[in-house]
Amino acid sequence: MSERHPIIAITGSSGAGTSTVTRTFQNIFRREAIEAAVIEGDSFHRFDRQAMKQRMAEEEGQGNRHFSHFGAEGNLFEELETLFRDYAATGSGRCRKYLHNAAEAAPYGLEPGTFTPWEPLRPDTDVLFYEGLHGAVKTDTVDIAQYPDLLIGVVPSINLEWIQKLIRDKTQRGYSQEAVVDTILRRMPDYVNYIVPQFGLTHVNFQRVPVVDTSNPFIARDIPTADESVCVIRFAKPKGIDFPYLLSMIDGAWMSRANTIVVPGGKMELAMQLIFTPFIWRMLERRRNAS
Ligand SMILES: Nc1ncnc2c1ncn2[C@@H]1O[C@H](COP(=O)(O)OP(=O)(O)OP(=O)(O)O)[C@@H](O)[C@H]1O
Ligand SMILES: O=C(CO)[C@H](O)[C@H](O)COP(=O)(O)O
Repeated sequence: MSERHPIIAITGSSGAGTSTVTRTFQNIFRREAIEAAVIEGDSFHRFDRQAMKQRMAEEEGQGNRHFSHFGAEGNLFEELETLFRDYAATGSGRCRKYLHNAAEAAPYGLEPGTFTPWEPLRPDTDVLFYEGLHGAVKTDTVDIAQYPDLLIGVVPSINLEWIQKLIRDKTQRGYSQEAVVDTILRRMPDYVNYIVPQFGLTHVNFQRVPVVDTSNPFIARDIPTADESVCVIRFAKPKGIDFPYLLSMIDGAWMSRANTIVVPGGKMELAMQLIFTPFIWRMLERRRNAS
């Protein structure tokens, strides 16, 4: 936690929708004239695509079919923890980008599946914004979750998450159905051990739940639309959350538990704006007072 150099982290599995939620935050930052250093979690993978393939083959040769991008060995958890610690203390740190496809790689003149070089963050940002797989990881050796001032979990119900991943990876990243299913299976132990525990440490979770049949996510042709889903929003510490205000502003919202509000799928972005804009105002006020 840092008054001078706050951190916001959006954490979720692959295909959960963290990049989509990031766009909502970028709109809030633009409206409120906030300079954010945006970090993509994939930058902290340990290996580029080629080296990862090779390492997975070596592991498989030794009988391990579960070496994955979700776990500790596939990622630089220590470096991510260092970035959060340095930013919270001094507002500085270093980052890079993982280039998923040709469109992302072209501006850098690099190959898809590689990293840009590490570079220092630009100086004088108001907030560090992390979006990725591991913003709330806590293991025996690292505690990344201790640093963010706001930790948000993006967690669709698992069938929806898989539909989103399958359709995105096939249409935008050029993978076959079999390759995506293989990745989902490979990652399952790390999903349970590294991804899921984070949602017990987050401050707020957004869980989109479809209200159409997704029983076989592997044959779904479309992602359920906003009208075909609801979003369950759960606050770890509901004290100070103005639920009556949210209920009055969000048409169709209702409380399912004392710390949980349910909104229609199409209102998820509005709910994020109403919940997080005042939070960001307070965060910036504390930053001004601490300078
Ligand atoms: N609220 C939503 N409604 C409909 N579709 C969504 C929603 N959120 C995400 N999606 C879709 O799901 C797919 C995955 O979303 P996104 O790219 O944001 O995931 P991600 O968590 O950033 O994944 P990765 O970490 O693998 O990059 C995209 O096709 C996106 O359009
Ligand atoms: O999990 C992911 C994102 O969260 C990706 O699968 C990961 O970044 C590796 O990408 P690719 O398989 O395209 O090399």
